[in-house]
Amino acid sequence: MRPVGSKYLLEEPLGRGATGTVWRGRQREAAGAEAAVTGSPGERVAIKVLKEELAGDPDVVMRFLRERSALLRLTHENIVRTRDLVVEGDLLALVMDLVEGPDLHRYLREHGPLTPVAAALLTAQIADALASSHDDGVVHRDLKPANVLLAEDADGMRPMLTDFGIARLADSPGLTRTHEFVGTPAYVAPESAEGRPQTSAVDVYGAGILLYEALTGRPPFSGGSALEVLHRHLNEQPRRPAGVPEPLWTVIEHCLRKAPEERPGAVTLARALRTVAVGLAPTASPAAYEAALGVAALLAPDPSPAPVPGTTPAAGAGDADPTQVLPSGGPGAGYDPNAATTVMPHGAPGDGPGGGADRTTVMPQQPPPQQPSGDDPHPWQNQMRAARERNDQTQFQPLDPDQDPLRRRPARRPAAQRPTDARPPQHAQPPQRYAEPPQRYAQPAPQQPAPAPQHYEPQPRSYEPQPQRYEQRRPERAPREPRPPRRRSANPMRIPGLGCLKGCLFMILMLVAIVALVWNFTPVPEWVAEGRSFWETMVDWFNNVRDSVGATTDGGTAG
Ligand SMILES: Nc1ncnc2c1ncn2[C@@H]1O[C@H](COP(=O)(O)OP(=O)(O)OP(=O)(O)O)[C@@H](O)[C@H]1O
Repeated sequence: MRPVGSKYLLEEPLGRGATGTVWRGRQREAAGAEAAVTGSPGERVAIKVLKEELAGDPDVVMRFLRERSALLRLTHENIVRTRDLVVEGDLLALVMDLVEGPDLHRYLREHGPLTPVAAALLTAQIADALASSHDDGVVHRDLKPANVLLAEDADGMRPMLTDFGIARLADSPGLTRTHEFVGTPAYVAPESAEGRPQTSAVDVYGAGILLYEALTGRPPFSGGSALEVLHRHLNEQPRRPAGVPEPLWTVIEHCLRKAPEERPGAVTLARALRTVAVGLAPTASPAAYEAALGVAALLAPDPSPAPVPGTTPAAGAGDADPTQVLPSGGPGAGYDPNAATTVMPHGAPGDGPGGGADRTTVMPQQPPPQQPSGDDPHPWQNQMRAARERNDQTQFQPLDPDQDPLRRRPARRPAAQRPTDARPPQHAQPPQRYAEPPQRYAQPAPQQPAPAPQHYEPQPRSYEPQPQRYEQRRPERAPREPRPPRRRSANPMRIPGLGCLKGCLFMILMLVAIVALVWNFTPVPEWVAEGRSFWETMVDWFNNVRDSVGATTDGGTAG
């Protein structure tokens, strides 16, 4: 176990993404008042340790510290709570609530698409989370199924949005100076792809893609290369797949509008999705069904989307240098639309002078970041010092390198090995959640005056309860015995170079012993006394040997 700050321990890796590695961890001691959750010793947490290149970037560190309060403030039942931010030397880490359960990407891969009602209700909760964060001025910018964790609670599976602020931290001037950008092409909004100003509408676009994927198992735009995917986001209208009910398609179509100002806000989206879910339920009244069909009327464009600071025209029309999403390879380069957030090269048109600096994100209520000038220390240095002082009680225990989790390369663990909750699976029957059996979509809603138009085919769904997944519970890990203190040299004074000196003395002793043996048991002293050269001595010696052998051989033949 490796300490992180003075309060946390890393135990084992849960998975690795483009921006860092998430570890299962444990609270060592209660955190200070600066943490959002003080916690208690032994409490389990998840810790995202940001990649070295992010942690080593002064602008990321500055933003990390500056946005600390915004990130710690985000609390919602559908947002994974950030409990604390840790800065320790070159290590930056976010301490989060540990969510036991798969992420949506893995869930869809393993169990297939959700039913329409389940998909609508799940996306409605994501929209609730977005509405809350947009209200706080925080835009996620990397919404995708891999960032939705499915927590199990008494009501079933609860989607929880994670990785808030990470895209924003990673979108750093420092990183863009080194030609990198963090984003995920399959989920990127057209305005982000084009480097236009961004608002909370990018998250609504992401929610539309997520809903599409929840219903069909794949995102609407894919291709052989990142460039192709981005091109399709910009120029192609998505097609309605078979099996997607008309009201849900109406919602998706509004979310995926190319023009961000035509998209609904997150609050509106959540309301519309719930209307659709009620209307599509098998017990729906005709009025509810009609309301679902008329959902377009609910999807009014968001009049005041939350801006993404640093990408808005207010940041300076000419010098705003917003996020660029550009392909890492040319057309034809291999591209996995479901891959984790991709780090992509930067340097597109618009990457003009000063662009990098302008990319620094500033919360509206906060002063703009100061750029380092001349001999002045970079503004992050003072903040780093303060943060280090906060963590300076950290004590490093001597650790066997093989045991150091930071040295081992973590790998995503297969689902079967992940510890799960002991409770029986609840997700099969959540209250108005994802438990709709597939067949209910095969029939029109009851009490309808006339059979409802069959706008979609019943689709075989694999969203069946699968209790065995949650029964394979790994036994609780017993806390490790404290390691016995390492045995040190008898000499408590550690004299530098002493080990080397010992080696030299040993070698000298060995040489002396060899010389003594040679002197006493070989004719070397005679040769020295006769004053003959080494070469003559060797030739004589070989002649003698040859003569002796020859004499022995001749004697044997004569005999
Ligand atoms: N709070 C958490 N509790 C439990 N598991 C988590 C938590 N946060 C993330 N994970 C798991 O850790 C793994 C890695 O998470 P991470 O966010 O780094 O992945 P990612 O979304 O693919 O990364 P990125 O967005 O940086 O590409 C995921 O499999 C996720 O399920």
